[in-house]
Amino acid sequence: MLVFKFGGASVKDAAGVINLGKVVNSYAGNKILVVVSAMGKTTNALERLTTAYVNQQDDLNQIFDEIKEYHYSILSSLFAPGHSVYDEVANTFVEIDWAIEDEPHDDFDFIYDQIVSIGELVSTRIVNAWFNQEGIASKCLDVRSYIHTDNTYREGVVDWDKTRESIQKDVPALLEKSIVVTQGFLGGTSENFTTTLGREGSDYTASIFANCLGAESVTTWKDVPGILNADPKYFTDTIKFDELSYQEAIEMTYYGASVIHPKTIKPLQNAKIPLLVKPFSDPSAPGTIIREGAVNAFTKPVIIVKQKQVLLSISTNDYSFISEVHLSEIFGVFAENQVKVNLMQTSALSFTACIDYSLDRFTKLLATLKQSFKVKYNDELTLITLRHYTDSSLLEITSGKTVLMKQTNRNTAQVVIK
Ligand SMILES: Nc1ncnc2c1ncn2[C@@H]1O[C@H](COP(=O)(O)OP(=O)(O)O)[C@@H](O)[C@H]1O
Ligand SMILES: N[C@@H](CC(=O)OP(=O)(O)O)C(=O)O
Repeated sequence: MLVFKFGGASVKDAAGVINLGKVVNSYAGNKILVVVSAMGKTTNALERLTTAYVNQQDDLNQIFDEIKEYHYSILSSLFAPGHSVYDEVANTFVEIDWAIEDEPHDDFDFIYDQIVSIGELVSTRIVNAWFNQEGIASKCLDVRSYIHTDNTYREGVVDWDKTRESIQKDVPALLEKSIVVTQGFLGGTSENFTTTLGREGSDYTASIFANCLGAESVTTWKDVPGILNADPKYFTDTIKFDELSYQEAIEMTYYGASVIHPKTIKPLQNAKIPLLVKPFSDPSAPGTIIREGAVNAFTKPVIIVKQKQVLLSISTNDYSFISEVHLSEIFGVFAENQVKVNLMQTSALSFTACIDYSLDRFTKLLATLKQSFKVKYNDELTLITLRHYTDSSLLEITSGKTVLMKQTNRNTAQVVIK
């Protein structure tokens, strides 16, 4: 059986949904599980909606109307008036109406997951209805009953035993009869609340299903020809990798190559399932295959750019050395606030860490750290990682930039620049 994952870019409009149907049809005769993300930039819009609700902003209804209009305009290009999918989508949006009717409470992450998840619940209903209209037999599965997580909202931790049991109990029989369509990015708690697996987590969903079902392969259908040595949004003159080892793919995603979610590779590597990254605009193109025994060929360094970085400089209030005890306290605060450290350095009097910026988490982090330490920070920075770098490539990437922090080892160079 095959697992396909279609991300937001592939279903950003009606043409995308039609194309998705054609891609799946071209694999007729295979058992296929299709994981779908929210359409286009819907998750970002739902994040704005969540913030507007929590802060009780005036533009709350306007943001919600725009999200609904965007989906209804896609629906009206695909389905005749009166098709049952209009009601299905409307009923799904009603869940947001219910959520925002009440006064917001304190648990931002919980509210976030209940609202933001609607993007995938809507997109899968639309894709499933499109398959059926096109004569492709399919069933839409509510992933929240299959991917079981703890209640770490916004970063649900998968309970693999429970998840495997649920998936193996039902999904193979369903795949005998039809295509199965399900939501990426979402999970469910034992109390039946919705969780999300972390931004861009739909790739991970595909790899969870593939691992549990012993899939032949996973294909993620993207708006790029495959995995390139750098993000084409920032660099011209990129090259595509025909194949990559699991190890290299894990390293690339760990450093922030956003083409694949970092948690995706491990479940596939563990079960030796290949991951194909292919362009949805040209399904017969080879793309990139990540597989056991792949030979990496780096004719150019791999460049990974992470924007919106903050450099935090933490020191004691009384000029004492930064000791292991201080570091342990600092890391405790990072862990509590789910802050990932991308790069760090210590000196006698200070500890410096480069972290991702997230408004709500950063405010809390800063407040907690300031209870025990002096904290200074620089924001709006960029972290660039070069894998398989050369001295000249490092010079070129930093030319004309202010380098605030730099670290190199045999394989990898990292610079924080302004
Ligand atoms: N090394 C890379 N190779 C290819 N694409 C990359 C790379 N690094 C970042 N990207 C970005 O990843 C995007 C595709 O991933 P993503 O946006 O997550 O797709 P989707 O959400 O549709 O699954 C591309 O549009 C590209 O800008
Ligand atoms: N919709 C979610 C999950 C996801 O994986 O999306 P995409 O496949 O479009 O990156 C997000 O934007 O975070």
